[in-house]
Amino acid sequence: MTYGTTFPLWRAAAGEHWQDYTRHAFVRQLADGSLPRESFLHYLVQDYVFLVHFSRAWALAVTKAETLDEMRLCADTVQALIGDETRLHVETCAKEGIDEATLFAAPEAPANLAYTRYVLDSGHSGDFLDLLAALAPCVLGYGEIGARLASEAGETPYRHWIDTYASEDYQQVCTAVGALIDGAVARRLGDDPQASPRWPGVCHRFTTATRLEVGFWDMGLAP
Ligand SMILES: Cc1ncc(C[n+]2csc(CCO)c2C)c(N)n1
Repeated sequence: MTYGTTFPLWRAAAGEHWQDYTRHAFVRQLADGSLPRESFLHYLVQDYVFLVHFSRAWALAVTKAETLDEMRLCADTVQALIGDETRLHVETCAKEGIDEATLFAAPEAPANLAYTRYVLDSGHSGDFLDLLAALAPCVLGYGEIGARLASEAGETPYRHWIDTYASEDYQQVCTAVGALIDGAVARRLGDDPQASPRWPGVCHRFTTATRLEVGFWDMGLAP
């Protein structure tokens, strides 16, 4: 999966952290079905809270955008996040007797706090591109993981999770976000973005968010 031209460059800049994230033990156990239910539910409750703050970050991106097309895609993402995206979480947790009010009020794990507030700070202290660099590992990493697991995974109770991110719909979201990033880079860093003095900074944000994804999986494995 390349999702445009910028993402492969950022992914390469993240080095081994990208493998640590996308080939984490949590991901392997989702694929082979050995992930303890308790870990999955712990992850899912935290991920619900994560998505609430991610919606806030995409809403911040609407205010940081410089074109109507940028605004539209970010506004659509906010809508998708607070509309459909949390359904997997709400429905799975409801079957386990956890209602949505409990999800919303769940105390945040430190790894969750660190990640979401880092992303929000990237938008507050930086510009639209800084914010996108911090948002990208989450959106595109799950696209890459979903697409890979769809073909690799064996018999697993987590098939629904895999199918969600492997789906045509979600892969299209990743393609659209990849194009948004490419357009934002061209607009702000010019024709030779890797020569821009800002390039190392945006790569650093992408890498930091990738490391925080690793921390999020670690948190899931230690309920
Ligand atoms: C820890 C964590 N990282 C990434 C995702 C995936 N994700 C987050 S927001 C979004 C929609 C578009 O922004 C998607 C697919 C997740 N759920 N939890």
